[in-house]
Amino acid sequence: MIAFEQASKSYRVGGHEAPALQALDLRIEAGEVFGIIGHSGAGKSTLLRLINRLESASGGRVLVDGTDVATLDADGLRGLRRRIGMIFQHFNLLSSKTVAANVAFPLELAGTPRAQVSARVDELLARVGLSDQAHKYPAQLSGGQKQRVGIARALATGPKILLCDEATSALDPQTTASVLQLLAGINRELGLTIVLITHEMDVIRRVCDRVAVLDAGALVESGPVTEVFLHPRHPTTRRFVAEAEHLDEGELHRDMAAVSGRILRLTFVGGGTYEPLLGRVARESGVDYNILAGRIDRIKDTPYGQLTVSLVGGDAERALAAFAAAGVHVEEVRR
Ligand SMILES: Nc1ncnc2c1ncn2[C@@H]1O[C@H](COP(=O)(O)OP(=O)(O)OP(=O)(O)O)[C@@H](O)[C@H]1O
Repeated sequence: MIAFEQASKSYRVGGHEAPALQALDLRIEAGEVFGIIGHSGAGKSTLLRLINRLESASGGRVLVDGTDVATLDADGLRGLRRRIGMIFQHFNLLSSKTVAANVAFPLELAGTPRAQVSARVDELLARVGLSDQAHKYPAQLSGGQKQRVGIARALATGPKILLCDEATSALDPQTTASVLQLLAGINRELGLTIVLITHEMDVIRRVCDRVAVLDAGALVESGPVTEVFLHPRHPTTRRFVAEAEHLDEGELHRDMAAVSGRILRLTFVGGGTYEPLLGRVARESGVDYNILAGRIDRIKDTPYGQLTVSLVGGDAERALAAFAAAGVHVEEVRR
């Protein structure tokens, strides 16, 4: 478990303290995939680097499994960093070493007996799907393959926590999807806690269980991804979601102005997403409906649907009650 207790950070710049993170409280539970989203400069990297004490908190405390990381001596810090792997946007591989030697490096630093190193490297390369690339150099690999080497290297010492610093930001969408799938499998099969930072809501949607939104050094919203993604409250969160949904708010408002009736945003989560509810409600309540916008997708493993519809005629109250009774979240956009 990772806990931030009123943890803050400021950097000394040009003789004065520039705040990067305001005092914040946050708990990340063991075994979850936790996402931190924010724009450039919001403080994401700073927050991540407080966990393995690459940065030290200026105020408050950061606890990893109950230990305040500020109290660790050099030995304790080495132990902490062995339990926390990290991967980076630009991979940070050693260009003069082969794939196998990159993965072996942290094992050698940790004093692993030579005889065990090569078996462990083979096992790690198999896990990330690179068994046949062991003797290549980083320059001979694609971005996705480089990140897989980064992941194998981060897992070498058997950490319990994996920190991902914009790990997919330099990758194309298809490669991003496959690296995120790999991370999800590592979380599921090895039970690792994963903390990832990103500026893309889509990354959060695909792999995270919970999310925290940072804005100018402040924690402005956090919760389960199903909650934050489907019902964002803070304007910054709303913008991230609209971006991920490729939603043009201006266009939607023009469409809304062109139709009559009440306008609702219906959110279906879980199995109900696939039920033929709209037709049944329309028949029973006598309303006509018009779909203005909609999407059916998944948040990690949970299917969801979100539809913006206008209702005309019939018994609208009865329709609203029927949606609610079916477990659909109803938000009235226009009465
Ligand atoms: N070593 C440093 N010295 C001085 N200021 C820093 C340092 N590192 C970060 N900052 C400042 O702290 C603030 C937060 O930076 P941070 O890198 O944590 O944000 P971020 O959300 O990770 O941004 P990005 O996505 O661009 O990496 C920024 O204003 C940044 O300029």
